Amino acid sequence: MKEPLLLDGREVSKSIKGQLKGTIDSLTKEGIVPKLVTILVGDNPSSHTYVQMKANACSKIGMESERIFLPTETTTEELLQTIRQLNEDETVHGILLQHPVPSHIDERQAFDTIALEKDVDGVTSHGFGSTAFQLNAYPCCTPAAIMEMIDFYNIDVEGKHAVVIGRSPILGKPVSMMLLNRNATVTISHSRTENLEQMVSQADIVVAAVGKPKFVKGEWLKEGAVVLDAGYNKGNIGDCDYETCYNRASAITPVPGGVGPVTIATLLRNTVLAAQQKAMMREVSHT
Ligand SMILES: Nc1nc(=O)c2c([nH]1)NC[C@@H]1CN(c3ccc(C(=O)N[C@@H](CCC(=O)O)C(=O)O)cc3)C=[N+]21
Repeated sequence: MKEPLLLDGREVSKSIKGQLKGTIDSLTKEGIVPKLVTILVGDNPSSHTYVQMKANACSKIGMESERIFLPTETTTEELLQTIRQLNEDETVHGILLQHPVPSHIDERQAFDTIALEKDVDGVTSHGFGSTAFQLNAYPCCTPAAIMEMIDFYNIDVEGKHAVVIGRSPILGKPVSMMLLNRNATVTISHSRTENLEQMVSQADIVVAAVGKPKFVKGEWLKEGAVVLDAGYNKGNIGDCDYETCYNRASAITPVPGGVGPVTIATLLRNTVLAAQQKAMMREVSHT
């Protein structure tokens, strides 16, 4: 049995962050410190961990960040107010509304209230459309992370059959568009898909984005499939059953240490790009 290639997200993340340092330094010298604001509504403990990790990553690389915590009872209108204030705040370059929000809140409306130039998480409808049409937009962070993994390890996408499991607005749907834009043949499967196992067994590339721990079993996979696990379930457990998938895959992302760390790196990069864009606009207006 040939061992699969381990797609090491910490390595990829390090490489992305390394490329950002110079830009952050020169922006800081110009008096612009890239700043990310995260908004967390409610008290989901894993969401708390994620926004903490994002803040830590910012401070470690020399960026600023702020975390806003809103109570579970927050109304959609109150959340929109918070977002609008951040849109107006000149010191803020990126806004991330942590998904999911409590069910009484209109998440789509909240996402779409984020100013396009601050949508570093690629969650607005406009951001999605621009990604799909390959126009200028900050890509959604986890989908972008998956594509970074593919590129870093030179995984062949063109003409391959990619089966995406999951169709969420910030993961399954956008990553499907990105893979399509790279000339993969994409099947988007989800909770209502019939014969899912059979579908997965035809995949050259499997992207697991369902949010069900150890859902994808090694037996489902075609021998030599590439497995990209974007799951982040409680206890740091991915959507793939790692042990059995490991035995069938030609390449696989571990959880932890796979897509997760790269997601944070792509978020930092989008925020730095937003700050850089802002600096450029400032220069233009001064000339
Ligand atoms: N608007 C929005 N944007 C997001 O990008 C977003 C979100 N909402 N909601 C939640 C998910 C989850 N997510 C993760 C990011 C990093 C790790 C990560 O780095 N995990 C580490 C381990 C975590 C640990 O050490 O506890 C790893 O996989 O190695 C995981 C999950 C971003 N999300």
